[in-house]
Amino acid sequence: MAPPTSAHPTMPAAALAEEQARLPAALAEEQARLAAAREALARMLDTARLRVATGASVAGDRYTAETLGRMLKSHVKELTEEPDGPLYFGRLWFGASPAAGEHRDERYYLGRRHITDESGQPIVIDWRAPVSRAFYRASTRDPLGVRERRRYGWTGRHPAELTGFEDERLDGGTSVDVASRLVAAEIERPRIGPMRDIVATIQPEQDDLVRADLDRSVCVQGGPGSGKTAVGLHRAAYLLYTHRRQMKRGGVLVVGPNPAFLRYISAVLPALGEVDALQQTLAELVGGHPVGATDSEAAATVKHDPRMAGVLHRALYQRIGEPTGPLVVPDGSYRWRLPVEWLRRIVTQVRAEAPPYAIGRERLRSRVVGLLQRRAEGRAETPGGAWLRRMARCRPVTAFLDEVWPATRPEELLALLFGDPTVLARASAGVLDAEEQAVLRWQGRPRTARTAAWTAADRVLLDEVAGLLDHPAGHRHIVVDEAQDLSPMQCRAIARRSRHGSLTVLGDLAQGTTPWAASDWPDQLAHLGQPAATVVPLTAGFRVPAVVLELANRLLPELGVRVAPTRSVRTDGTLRVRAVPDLATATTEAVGAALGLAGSIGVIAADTRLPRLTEALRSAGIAVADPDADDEGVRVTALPASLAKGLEYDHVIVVEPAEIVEAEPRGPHRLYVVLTRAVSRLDVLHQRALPPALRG
Ligand SMILES: Nc1ncnc2c1ncn2[C@@H]1O[C@H](COP(=O)(O)OP(=O)(O)OP(=O)(O)O)[C@@H](O)[C@H]1O
Repeated sequence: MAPPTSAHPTMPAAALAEEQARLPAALAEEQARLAAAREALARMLDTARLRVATGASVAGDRYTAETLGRMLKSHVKELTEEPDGPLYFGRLWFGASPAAGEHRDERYYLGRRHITDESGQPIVIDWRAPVSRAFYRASTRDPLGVRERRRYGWTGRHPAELTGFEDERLDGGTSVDVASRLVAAEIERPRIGPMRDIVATIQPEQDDLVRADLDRSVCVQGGPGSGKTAVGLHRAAYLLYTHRRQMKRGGVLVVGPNPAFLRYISAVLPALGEVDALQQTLAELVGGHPVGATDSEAAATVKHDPRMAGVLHRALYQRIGEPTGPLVVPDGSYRWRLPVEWLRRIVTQVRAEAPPYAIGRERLRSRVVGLLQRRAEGRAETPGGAWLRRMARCRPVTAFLDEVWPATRPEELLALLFGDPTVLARASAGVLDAEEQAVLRWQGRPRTARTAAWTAADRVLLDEVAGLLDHPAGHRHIVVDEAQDLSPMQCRAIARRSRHGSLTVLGDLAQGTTPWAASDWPDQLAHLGQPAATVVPLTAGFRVPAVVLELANRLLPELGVRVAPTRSVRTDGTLRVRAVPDLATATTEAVGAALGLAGSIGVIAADTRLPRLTEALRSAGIAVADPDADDEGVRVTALPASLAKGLEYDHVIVVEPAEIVEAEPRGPHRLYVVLTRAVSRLDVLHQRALPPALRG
């Protein structure tokens, strides 16, 4: 183990000398501790493996055996993933003040999960345990009973070795908190591969969000690189740990903007020991048919408008008819007769109860059967279960339901709405004007529910109708990333799935790039079904260096949203803006130079330019990863501007900003996203004039 780094950066000389003298002893202690922790983990692993081997035979039935087997296997997998990784990142040493409470004079090592010794005594405590909170929250101003906080540095190699530690004395009575070098190094560490967790360096304002109550919905408005995604994922891990039992039903769902983003974040939750959280794009969430057609801009705009919810609701409920005559049901030698007024009354009752449509139909069926039963009882008969079931399924009752409350599928309803102008006009009267109705109508060849090719927006509408027919299965908690980009109708798809749950909504109004992007949070939160969620701003930027952020922030005034500019916590990093004679050549040279430094490299250009650049790079012999493929180990990724959201690279090369702005109506927002992907270095290459805000 390398010698520990010195302690307090501002320590007076005498104290420093004393500290240096203490180091060898502290070092030996740390080494012994690490060895014990490794041994304990190895033992836990052996026990878990043994359980996998015997689990199936000791479990009573096949289902239990399978569940147990799966659980144990995932436990083994979790443990195996880190036997020689950094086992802990910090230590809390409580003092003797009353604030220390039951932890008086105790020392706790904090890591990604619990490690216990043979007798079950904790050696490492999970970062999510209540006592760990003080690690993130304690300060010299409010030490929370903590005497000293220690942070460990580890090598990135396997087995990970301790490279040093850093102590902060918190109960010294001074009121200055000194920035930690280890925290700064962690934040500035080059990025390679997928996103990683931040358990060692969660900041107090992030911790507040991570540990918010399960039932509290929060919305995080945070600038680029302020840690929104990190906070959302750590909150998911925290909730799964703290409310294990409640989370069993429905669990946690993380919704992200596209598959490339989900791949990028996919390793974080498993690294935190959580393998069961579902991670989906919105398209996967609404599921259903493959997208087989594209909407015009005008049609997409209407289809994503919240008024469509009312139109679909009306279209569906306009299918319900008035009973027009009595219902006669033959039953052996009898014919039961239900008068039309009775039928009208039960239809009105069920409508007023407003159940989901498909449930309403079944409820009406059982009310009809109830009336038939009354009739039978009037004849001194006591009908049994078999009779009731027969009545419920008999042809006249079903025919009555088909006429008055017809069964329907989402595809049928939408085909009816888009295919039949009269149905559309009736459902949207007073809501959509003639022009809006016209863009919704299918043109050309008649289509049916079977032959229709559905668009991406149609799938959201089909999901809305499915939600009117019956409630979808919900989740206990949903983390929604890039939430500013969701249309009201997409928001409703999420709201439907969290009717009995809570949300963590993450987004940045300045990064809204869809035609329906939100311009304020209250409306968006109302569409998401959580109008009372609190909006919490995060304004410290952990990704983008100050020089780079300063350039990107110049675009803010023209983005038409009111958000606070992000302030970078990073003073490192470089920015180079260069006019070049040939973009492909300059890009190849810039990538060549970047390959000489550590970390990942992202080349970002307007979608239409990118293929040419990729080709130029490949013909220069540079391996280039495709964001849609799993090209692990390839350092250079060519990324269309439209896919850059949420991702980050150590070195970013942005090619021809003017083209990125011109490529779409919300081009300036897109450029803002693109310029804020760099962790350490940003090169901006341009042949044409830069957009005005970036000049000068
Ligand atoms: N407390 C922290 N300590 C260390 N690194 C952090 C911390 N918070 C965030 N980061 C890092 O900063 C980077 C940006 O975080 P993240 O992607 O969560 O930000 P974001 O707000 O979602 O950004 P964007 O809006 O641009 O997608 C990540 O590499 C993340 O690991």
